Amino acid sequence: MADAARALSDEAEVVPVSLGDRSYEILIGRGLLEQSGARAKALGARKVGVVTDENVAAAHLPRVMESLTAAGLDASAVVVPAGESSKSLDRLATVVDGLLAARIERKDLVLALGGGVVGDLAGFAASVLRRGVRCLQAPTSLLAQVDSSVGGKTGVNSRHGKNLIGAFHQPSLVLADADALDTLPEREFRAGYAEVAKYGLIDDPAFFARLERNWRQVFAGGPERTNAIAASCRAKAAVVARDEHEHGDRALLNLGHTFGHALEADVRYDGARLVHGEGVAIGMAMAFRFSAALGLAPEEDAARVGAHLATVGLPTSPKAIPGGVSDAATLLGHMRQDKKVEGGKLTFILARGVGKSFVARDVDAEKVLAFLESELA
Ligand SMILES: NC(=O)c1ccc[n+]([C@@H]2O[C@H](COP(=O)([O-])OP(=O)(O)OC[C@H]3O[C@@H](n4cnc5c(N)ncnc54)[C@H](O)[C@@H]3O)[C@@H](O)[C@H]2O)c1
Ligand SMILES: O=C(O)C(=O)C[C@@H](O)[C@H](O)[C@H](O)COP(=O)(O)O
Ligand SMILES: [Zn+2]
Repeated sequence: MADAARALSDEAEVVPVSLGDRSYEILIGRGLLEQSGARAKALGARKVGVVTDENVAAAHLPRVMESLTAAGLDASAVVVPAGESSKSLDRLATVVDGLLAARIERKDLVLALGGGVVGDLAGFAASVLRRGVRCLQAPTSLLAQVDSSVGGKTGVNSRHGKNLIGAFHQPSLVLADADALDTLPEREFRAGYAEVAKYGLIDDPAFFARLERNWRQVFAGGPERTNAIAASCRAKAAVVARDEHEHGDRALLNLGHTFGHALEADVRYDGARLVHGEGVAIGMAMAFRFSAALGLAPEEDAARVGAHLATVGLPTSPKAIPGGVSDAATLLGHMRQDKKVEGGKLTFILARGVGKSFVARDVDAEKVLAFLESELA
């Protein structure tokens, strides 16, 4: 890191993501968006193309643009509609067109300012723009700060399923500004919390127990929230460092997602009915109930997971989705498009208990169908 950038980091917590010549840092702290100009300049950019959504633009774009111009950078912005429907090929084309119109060059930067939708969309745009431009992720939702801004998965949805079109494109820097969360709606904070709890459920039972004790402080803000964000980033960085392209272990980060993505596809990405984090909460509760039904996990652990998610106000059953969902066979059909499918066989992240998740390949589709039927009855 250059000296000027290092001086700026003094106040921020720094989590390294070790990926050889694609290594980068996640900075977590207050006032980081005001430093985006100096940070982008330290990365050697001359122009910065900001991609954001309408809600985040209203709350945070002015201070980012000011910071970029104050640093002497040529800054432009592409603003997309808020919500999951912006993760589409049509919207990707608009974003790429806007970045090209601004003449963002190969050594410049795309700055993704927003939640996971903007991060995935802008990251993918950066990966294809002039065959690859660097991306600075500035996550503004809890979910994006603890998960989507880290690890390089980028992409958009298809009518065939969630995130089916995309690329791995690691960011050059992640700026997780704690101040940004002050304007995040409560429902979205809660949804992001599901991905925080996920790290405990995967392999860190002490972290999950701490969340059970201290979740109110995480929601309230302050050191316990910063601790939860940093712990989540460290957990994700460790998995990504050992399996960047999901040949093995990284699939653990998909806990709850085989069910959750099927539910999101089933409601056609209608965020009024279900947002990603809520789908993950339902999916994780289902993964534990499925594990218990298969005799892998104790029933008490499945109940404990559901109880904690419900305590913070997250949904834990597909029956909680407003308007209901399709039948078991249709949901199974969505799952057959999951990216973890191998040779037509379903892969799930199952668990032997809290903090004891594992990748289960070749899961019997008949057992999944029977489980889904019981969940919808
Ligand atoms: N790439 C990955 O590794 C990864 C990981 C997890 C999730 N995801 C993806 O992330 C997406 C979900 O991300 P999300 O939950 O952040 O959703 P989102 O990007 O839609 O943001 C949620 C809502 O909050 C608003 N918002 C965001 N930050 C705000 C702020 N600071 N102030 C006011 N409003 C704000 C947004 O405008 C939006 O309406 C999904 O598409 C999911 O597939 C990707
Ligand atoms: O980073 C990962 O790997 C994850 O699985 C994190 C998930 O929370 C995230 O939702 C991711 O986008 C899902 O990946 P996908 O490969 O199933 O689309
Ligand atoms: Zn997720």
